[in-house]
Amino acid sequence: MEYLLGLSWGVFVAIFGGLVGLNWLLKSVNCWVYETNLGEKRFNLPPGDMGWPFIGNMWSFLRAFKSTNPDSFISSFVSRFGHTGLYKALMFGNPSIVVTVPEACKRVLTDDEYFKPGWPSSTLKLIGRKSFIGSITYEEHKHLRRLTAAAVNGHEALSNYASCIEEHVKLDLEKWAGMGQIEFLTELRRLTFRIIMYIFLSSKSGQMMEALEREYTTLNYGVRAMAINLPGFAYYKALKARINLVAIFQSILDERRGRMKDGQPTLEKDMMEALLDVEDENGRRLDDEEIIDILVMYLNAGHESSGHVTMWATLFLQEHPEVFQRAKEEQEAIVRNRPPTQNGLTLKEVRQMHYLSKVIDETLRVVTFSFVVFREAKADVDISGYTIPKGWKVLVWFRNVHLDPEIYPDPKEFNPSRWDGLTPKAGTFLPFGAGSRLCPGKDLAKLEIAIFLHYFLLNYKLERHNPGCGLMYLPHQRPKDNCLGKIKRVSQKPMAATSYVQKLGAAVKKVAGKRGSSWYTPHMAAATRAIMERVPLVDLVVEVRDARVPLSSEYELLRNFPHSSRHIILLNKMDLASRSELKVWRAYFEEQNFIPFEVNAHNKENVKQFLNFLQARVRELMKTDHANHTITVMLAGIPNVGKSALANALHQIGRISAAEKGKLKHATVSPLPGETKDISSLKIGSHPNIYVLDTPGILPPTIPDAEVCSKLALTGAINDYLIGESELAQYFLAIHNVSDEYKKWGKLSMHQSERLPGDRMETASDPELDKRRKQYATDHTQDFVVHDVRRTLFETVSSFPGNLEAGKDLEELIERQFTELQKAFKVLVDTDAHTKVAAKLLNLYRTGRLGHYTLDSIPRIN
Ligand code: HEM
Repeated sequence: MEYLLGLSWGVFVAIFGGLVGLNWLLKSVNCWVYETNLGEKRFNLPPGDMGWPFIGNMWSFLRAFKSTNPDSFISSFVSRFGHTGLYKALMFGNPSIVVTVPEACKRVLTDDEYFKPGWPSSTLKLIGRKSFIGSITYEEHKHLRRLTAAAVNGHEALSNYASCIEEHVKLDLEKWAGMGQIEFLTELRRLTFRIIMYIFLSSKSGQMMEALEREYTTLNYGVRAMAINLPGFAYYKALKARINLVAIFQSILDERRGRMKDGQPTLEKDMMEALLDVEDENGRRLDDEEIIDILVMYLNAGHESSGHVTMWATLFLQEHPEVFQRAKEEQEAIVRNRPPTQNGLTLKEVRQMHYLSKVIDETLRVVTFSFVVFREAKADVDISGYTIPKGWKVLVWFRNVHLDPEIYPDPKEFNPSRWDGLTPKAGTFLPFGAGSRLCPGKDLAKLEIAIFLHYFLLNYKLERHNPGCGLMYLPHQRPKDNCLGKIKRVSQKPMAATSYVQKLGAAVKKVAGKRGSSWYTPHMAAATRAIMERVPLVDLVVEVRDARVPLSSEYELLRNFPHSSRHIILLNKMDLASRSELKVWRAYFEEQNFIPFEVNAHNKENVKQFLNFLQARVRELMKTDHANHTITVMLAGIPNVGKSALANALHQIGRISAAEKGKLKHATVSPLPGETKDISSLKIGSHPNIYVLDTPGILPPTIPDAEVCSKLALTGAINDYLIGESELAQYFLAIHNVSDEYKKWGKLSMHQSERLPGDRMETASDPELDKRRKQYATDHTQDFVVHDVRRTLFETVSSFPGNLEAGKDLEELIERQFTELQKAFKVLVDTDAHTKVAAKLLNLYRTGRLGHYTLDSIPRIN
């Protein structure tokens, strides 16, 4: 028995010894293969281990990065060979030096004489050989970089993009809040991709965006996967995705080149156009492959990393309540200190986000999304006493620098306060690289992240559903590693008390049921038929909606027509809606594949812009249809959205002869809904002749949703007398009291004379004003009356002790406001006083003198 045990032990030792010996032999042979032709230099190589033939160190690298401890890859070098900071290895099929300490990293990144890009050939095949990481010369890189980086850098460029970023962020957060569980990273990538597409290709087509985004997702899995070009593998799929991307960019390029050849004006001023225009000193222009590779690279770099870092910053904030609270307070202070007339964030405010900037830097450090960059030695070069031989790759391992406990104590702890008063030493903080290849999009990326976090902190929270996933802050590699969770709105969106909505909704429904008193008059039934017959015959349909209720004012008759480039959504009365929300709605409609435009039909400049826009669409139409006939544009919509006013304005401004203007009659404009009874035609352009058809406003016979009824009534689509002015005014006050609009009038209360346009300074001894006050005491349109009304509203709301979310308290406040407003409007106390106050108040609201309100919210999906 003992003999048998001894024998099997001996066999085990022999096998084990054999394996160790074989391992040593294979590694030695591998080292010998790469080092033998270095001659004497090989004795000065850094220490390290080149792994087995062909495989090199890739096995341990991939194993570490698929485990929960990716840093075990570098720490195994440190434990075996000491803290030398440079290690030899065989990575991605090339003999390489891995550089892990600040001094050496900085030297490699900034020394262009000795180092050039050295990315693995598998990555180059995906990103493109003519991209910045490809085979272009040093001079070409410098030239193209100067040309392209300006578009994403500097104060002017960033100010231009800030509002675009803001509108996308607001729209998406609101949308996600209604979506239940989402793949957070997927959504963030879509968001950052849409932003970079606007900047680089001014693209607005939702379908094209989706197609490109899909291909980029596949491309990215391939960049991070093993380069196995066999069906079913991520790298194989990524190569296919690149072919598709190139085909899409090529078709855009062909179209633009075609347009240039025909001498047509440029429609876009974006990166593609800049690349098409550029000429070097010898008059050489970029060829298609160069332009496409630059775009493939920029669009990829410009959304992938920002999406990931935004995700991690949000997760860190959510997981560290004290950091969340401090960051939120900073954002609240920024909003509080904002001038009342300002809508949305400014770059100046973003620069004041000192704490948030530390949150972002700390996220960039802990996550180090670009954990390594690749260079190649152009000649033998000595660093820290070691030689890097010519032709060897250099892997600049940022991750190790950022997680070095000697530079950042407790390096894996997320602690934004570590940045208090800390200016990192050269080479110790490299999230965006350094030297001539420093990330050109770093300011844009930080701006995107800051704007996202600003709105997230103020209004939302993230509830994670798979908290264990991606615990080691690794770049996301597979779809199943996505962060799943729910975005929840925590702040109240201004909402009028439901009791008022219900009351008004019931009133609207009651009149809807009564024959003869309903808004659905017999002429509407006839007009509906006439309109439906004409829709297929006209060239363009402009669906006019009320910008204050972009959804509630939908024209139901068009709902079932497919979305097309012939269907324009025109948000009229833009001057009455919340300015910041207009942009969000525009983005929303674009995302739904509509063509949106905003206008104020009473503003000549606005109407001119809209006419130019219409004419551009007509030109497009004539090109694709080869149409050469008279163009007809139908204006359709619910009552009182301003179709007739717009038709007249277009006719007045349109380039047609004075004689024609004289001959044509105008559409009848009225502040009351339902005045237009027939379809009439007005000429708005010549060469080609363009006519608009003004159509009667149509509402469906019944409107089942009480809230929609109330909003339509308040904005004037339904006659006030059908509902009751008092009820409508109460509803307006309910909306006003829970909004922020009244806060703008705080200064009036303190007599600090925030003057309205045309207001006179109100002082105790202004005889002129006293005279006007006496003469026009009851004219509510006078500036001094509006002034008093605003002050009354501010004082009543701000001094009210109750809870405005409680229906009873809100009703009490509204009653009190009616009494106070009676004084402000100088309405005598009589039986009609309530109705008189209501009528005046509604008039001021509808002329935009009591603030700007958008009553609809972006719809929640599901
Ligand atoms: C948090 C987000 C981002 C991170 C962490 C990041 C990181 C980096 C790093 C480390 C490099 C240096 C690569 C090297 O040295 O070889 C780089 C280069 C680059 N980045 Fe970014 N980046 C981000 C966002 C962006 C954005 C938004 C854009 C586009 C607008 C962009 C475009 C580029 C380009 C074109 C290069 C190549 C520069 C060259 O070779 O000259 N990046 N990025």
